[in-house]
Amino acid sequence: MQNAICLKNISKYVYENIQNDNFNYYKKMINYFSPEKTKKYLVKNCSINLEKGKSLAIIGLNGAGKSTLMKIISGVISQSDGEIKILNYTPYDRNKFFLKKIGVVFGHKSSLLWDIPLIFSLELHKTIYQIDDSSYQSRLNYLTEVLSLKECLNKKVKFMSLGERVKSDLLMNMLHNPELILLDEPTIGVDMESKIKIREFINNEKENNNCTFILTSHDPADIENCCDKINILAKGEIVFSEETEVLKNKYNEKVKIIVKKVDKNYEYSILKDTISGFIDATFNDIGNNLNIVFDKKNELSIINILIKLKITSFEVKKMSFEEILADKFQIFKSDHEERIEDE
Ligand SMILES: Nc1ncnc2c1ncn2[C@@H]1O[C@H](COP(=O)(O)OP(=O)(O)OP(=O)(O)O)[C@@H](O)[C@H]1O
Repeated sequence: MQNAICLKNISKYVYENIQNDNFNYYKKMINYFSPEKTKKYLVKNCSINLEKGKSLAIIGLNGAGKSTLMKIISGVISQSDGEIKILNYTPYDRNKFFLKKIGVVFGHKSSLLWDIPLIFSLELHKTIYQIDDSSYQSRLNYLTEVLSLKECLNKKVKFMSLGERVKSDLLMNMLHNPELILLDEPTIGVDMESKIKIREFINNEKENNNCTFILTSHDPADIENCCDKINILAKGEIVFSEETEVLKNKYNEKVKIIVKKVDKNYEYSILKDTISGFIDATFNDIGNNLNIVFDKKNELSIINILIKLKITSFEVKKMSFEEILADKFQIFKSDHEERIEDE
């Protein structure tokens, strides 16, 4: 199958002025006129391949570089290093045929005309993208129906709720029937019913229109319900890449035990040391709980350890998708901290 997205070792860096409070007056003066610079990577060595008709989630903590990567893919900014082909085009060339094939929605930034009713923004979009009357009308009918936006067509954008505005942005960017849609936090501020609608819509477009989606989201349900593949970005680097189903299946083999730290006199680090002495498990202290994640096959052994150590206040749980992702983040965070300590 043909790839819609090909990124090979993409990096983006900027040079930032070094601010050093320890500089003396003379050095500060020199630094003011001829500042020392340091190279800062926003995105580093990212390689992504995605087939047409598939959806990819790019997730990561705040500041990980997700939006920067989206901007490179959509051609808003250029990469500093590496090769990129999106639908066989170089995005930063901003070729008009390429631009007609993509739709971009930044959940936190609207491209609608603020002071006038939505329908005028849509008509302007129709003109810019040279959509013929009949395709425009049928697409508009379909999109307003699936996104429940009929009543908003004549509403001024400034009077819309956040959710209505995000859905309207999505509607406008889908009008020209793009082959690739980039969604940067498309469900931000959207109510539960609309979130489900947006997810259904994405799946429908994938299935029936062979649309390719890349989305960033902090909502695990978006990823679980409509992304075929997950890339985790940390400090600009892709630290994990996996098919969603494969990840879920791997974690079906995992169990979580939540130990409630009710005994104030007990040193819970003893428990950690005892378990990690011979079982591969990850530990996460959250408030008064100690979460332990491990392979199902070790469940009995761990319960035996708990009983031997006279710890009785615990519960055994299957992991939700949100917890699976949180666990992955935890692993990469500890790896990263270890790496920094080693350096
Ligand atoms: N033009 C720029 N110059 C300098 N630093 C920048 C520039 N653009 C982004 N950054 C920095 O690069 C890092 C990544 O930013 P980016 O917006 O891509 O993160 P993000 O993963 O989308 O975060 P969030 O989840 O908070 O939206 C941040 O630390 C940001 O401050």
